[in-house]
Amino acid sequence: MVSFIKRVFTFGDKPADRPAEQPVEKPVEDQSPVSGVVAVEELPVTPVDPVAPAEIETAGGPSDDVVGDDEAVAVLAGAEETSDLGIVPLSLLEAEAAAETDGGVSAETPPSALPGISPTGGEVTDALPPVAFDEGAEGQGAVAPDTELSEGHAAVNTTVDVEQLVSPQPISPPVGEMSGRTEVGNASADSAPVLPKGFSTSISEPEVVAVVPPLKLTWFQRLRAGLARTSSQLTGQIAALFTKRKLDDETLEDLEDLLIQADLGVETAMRITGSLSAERYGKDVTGEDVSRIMSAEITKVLAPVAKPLQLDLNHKPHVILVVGVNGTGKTTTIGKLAAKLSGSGLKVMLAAGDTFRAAAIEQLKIWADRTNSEFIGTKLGADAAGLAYDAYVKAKEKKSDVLIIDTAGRLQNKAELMAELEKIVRVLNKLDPEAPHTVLQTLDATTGQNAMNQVEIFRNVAGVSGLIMTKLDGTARGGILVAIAAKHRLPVYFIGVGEGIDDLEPFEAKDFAEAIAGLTPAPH
Ligand SMILES: Nc1nc2c(ncn2[C@@H]2O[C@H](COP(=O)(O)OP(=O)(O)OP(=O)(O)O)[C@@H](O)[C@H]2O)c(=O)[nH]1
Repeated sequence: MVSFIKRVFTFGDKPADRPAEQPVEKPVEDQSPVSGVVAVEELPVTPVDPVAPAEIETAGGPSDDVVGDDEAVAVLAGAEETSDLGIVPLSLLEAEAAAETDGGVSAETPPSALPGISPTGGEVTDALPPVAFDEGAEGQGAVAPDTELSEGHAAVNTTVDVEQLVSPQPISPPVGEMSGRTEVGNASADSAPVLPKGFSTSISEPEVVAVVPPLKLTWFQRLRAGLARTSSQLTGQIAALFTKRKLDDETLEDLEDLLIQADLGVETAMRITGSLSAERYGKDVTGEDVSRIMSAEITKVLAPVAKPLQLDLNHKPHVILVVGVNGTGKTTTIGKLAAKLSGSGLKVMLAAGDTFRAAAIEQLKIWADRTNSEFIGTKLGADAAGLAYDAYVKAKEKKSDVLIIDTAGRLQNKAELMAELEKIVRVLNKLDPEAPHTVLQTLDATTGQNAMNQVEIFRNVAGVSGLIMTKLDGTARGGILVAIAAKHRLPVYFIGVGEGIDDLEPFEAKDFAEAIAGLTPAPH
């Protein structure tokens, strides 16, 4: 197990080192809810009730039918439509994917096939004690999922009944899709009536639409697609700047401005112009020259912060506190992390410490179900530190390996937020002097410079020990990660490039730098 954890959270291997994934379309029933998910909308959801109050489902570890993850082609769904904005056309990526597949290049090894993992089966354990959702909520006016508490936890008496909050409708894929064909129209040729002369009918032959199985893209292809807006904007402007111009002071200044506008930060911009000047001052320069130097300099800035998330499994549980501003992707990221951890055989518990919003509690419960993690929640408006305490005790009792605690994010209520987070940390500290062992902050790449300020604030409040940047897909502001790395020098563990369960990858400095610079990576 430890060797796998090293693999997952040390991530020494590069995606290209992984064994080939066969482009075989799997039958729908083989897709496990944990690893088979490409994107929520695409999932042929098994109609399970995701909400079973007062009951914890034990992390069962990887089930036998856990298969290699289908890479999220959905990330690229809009690529061709927006190719005029410079996004890498899907067709190009498909061609690359096909070429790699032909060449036998890699995809991920199914967790269950990895050395050191022993699936623990799917036992169901005892019911949750009252700290879980209040069973007496019926008829008390359960809160709508989007209900938010006003400042000061005014709605303390309100009880959340998750069952009432969530009533997911099982989504069955059209039969035609399951069999690889979609039939459009109801009438078949056989059932069309034979009309007398002089009449016509609008009933048409069923139109048969072939469903092309999604191509699998490598991680780098997905990363490049995600960062396409950032890189194409930047490289387009750079190419325009260096058309038939020798490198002089004025061009260097213009380039520096460009790089700063791309959120890369002054320090990195100066590194790039300095290096370019040393190499090519007075000579002709092409956009490719700049991209190459830019990639090398960005890699130098990012390499020291591209670190694996270290789990100290001497602590049971290893406590990960997740902080960040509202909507930066805390809950989604927790779900993605839980999928990786529980998929590798670790016992994971998720605690809904964002007690401000009913929807946040509900969302985390769904992620817990999807990832075979245990879940602990409390009433809307309850004390988040109290929940953290109960969660730790419960995780200890259940022998969970990892406890991940979600928190509320309210920048505008800074004082209240500070007090709440500090209290959570204090309470955990009493239970284990080293807890929380990891304080993760999620940052939304689309917010650009704002993300920089958020690190400043949360670092002081909660002692952030590492970062995860989300929403790098489709933003033109991916450069902010470089500026944050240069300024804060905090480890960046993972990056998020989509809403799907698999859209979280370990942060690799060189890959990221090459993607931003619009370079095609050398074969690994
Ligand atoms: N495109 C994209 N969307 C993401 C990513 N990560 C999260 N999201 C989406 O961002 C939105 C907010 O994510 P949440 O996980 O609810 O964020 P949160 O920080 O928990 O928000 P609060 O519960 O309001 O504090 C959701 O719609 C997510 O699906 C990502 O990497 N890419």
